[in-house]
Amino acid sequence: MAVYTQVSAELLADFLARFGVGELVSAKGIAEGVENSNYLVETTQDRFILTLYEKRVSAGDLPYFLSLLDHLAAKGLPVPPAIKDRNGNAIHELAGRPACLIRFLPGVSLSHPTPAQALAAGKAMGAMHRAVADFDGFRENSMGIATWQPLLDRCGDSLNQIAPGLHADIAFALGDLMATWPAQLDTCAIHADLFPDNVLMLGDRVTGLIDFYFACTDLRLYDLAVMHAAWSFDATGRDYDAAVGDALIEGYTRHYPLSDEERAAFDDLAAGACIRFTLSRAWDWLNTPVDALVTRKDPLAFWRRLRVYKPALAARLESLS
Ligand SMILES: Nc1ncnc2c1ncn2[C@@H]1O[C@H](COP(=O)(O)OP(=O)(O)O)[C@@H](O)[C@H]1O
Ligand SMILES: N[C@@H](CCOP(=O)(O)O)C(=O)O
Repeated sequence: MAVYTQVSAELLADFLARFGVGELVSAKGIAEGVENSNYLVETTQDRFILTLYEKRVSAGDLPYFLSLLDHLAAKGLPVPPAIKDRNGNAIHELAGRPACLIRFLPGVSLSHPTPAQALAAGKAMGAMHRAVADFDGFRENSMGIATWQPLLDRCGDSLNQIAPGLHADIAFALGDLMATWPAQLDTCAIHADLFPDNVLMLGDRVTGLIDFYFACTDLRLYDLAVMHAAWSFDATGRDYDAAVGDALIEGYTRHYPLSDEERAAFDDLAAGACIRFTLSRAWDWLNTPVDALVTRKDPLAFWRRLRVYKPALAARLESLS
């Protein structure tokens, strides 16, 4: 469930009046998602997504996210720009939260992508990276490699409640990775969280890339590595689907062929993605009450993926034995 902030019909009708998008017909809270409150809003003219930004998205970052979306939409990418009101403003306040009215995109997010769908999604990421070549916005990755050790320290020994030895094992894997992290590879604006639930599809066609709220400037290939780690495994992280993983890379290379150096670095980048999502999920796991409305995501599902990207290292870890 992801409706943290309730918006009354009266408040919403007043809000919509700022935009000239027709009269309110209906508004339904959207259960999917974890970060923000989202409503599907229907007016006499169209459908929209109303997003109220909760504590994890800082209002100061919204201009970056929205200018990136505008840039990509102007280049024909299937992303949802925010609608501007009659005064040209896209960022508003509603029910005490920063809020945007966002273009509705058709499609559904997949639970079990096929190789054909992965090929299309990989192509979409390649097209997105081509399209940001002349985007000059900058945002530091708030979940980048420099933040992993501090987050590990904040999680502390409580990690061992999730799996015996997990704290020491992550520290060891991170130390190993820091020594070989390919920081010299090129950077650009990346999505940084392009999981299957953030790609809308109809059949084998990508109809939407959504949820840009981790977007930032970081290694271009790290974006593909995050996607590869997110898409190519079952929900437990035990079963690797090489056909899906290969199709993602194949699709991406239609826009951006990978150099030998990039191919050699790919497993390190994907191992980084495993550590990043293990840590963020572990933090949430340890700090979200069991009876909270949000479903906690299993940190070990990402940790287990390390077995595919770093088999020799994984074999030495107590928490993966
Ligand atoms: N522009 C959009 N068009 C259509 N559906 C959307 C759009 N944006 C979000 N959604 C729907 O809302 C859900 C949650 O959105 P998301 O941005 O992933 O939330 P959160 O940031 O809370 O994780 C998505 O899974 C999708 O079903
Ligand atoms: N994709 C991350 C969590 C971020 O949630 P999102 O709904 O904003 O994509 C994970 O699965 O750990």
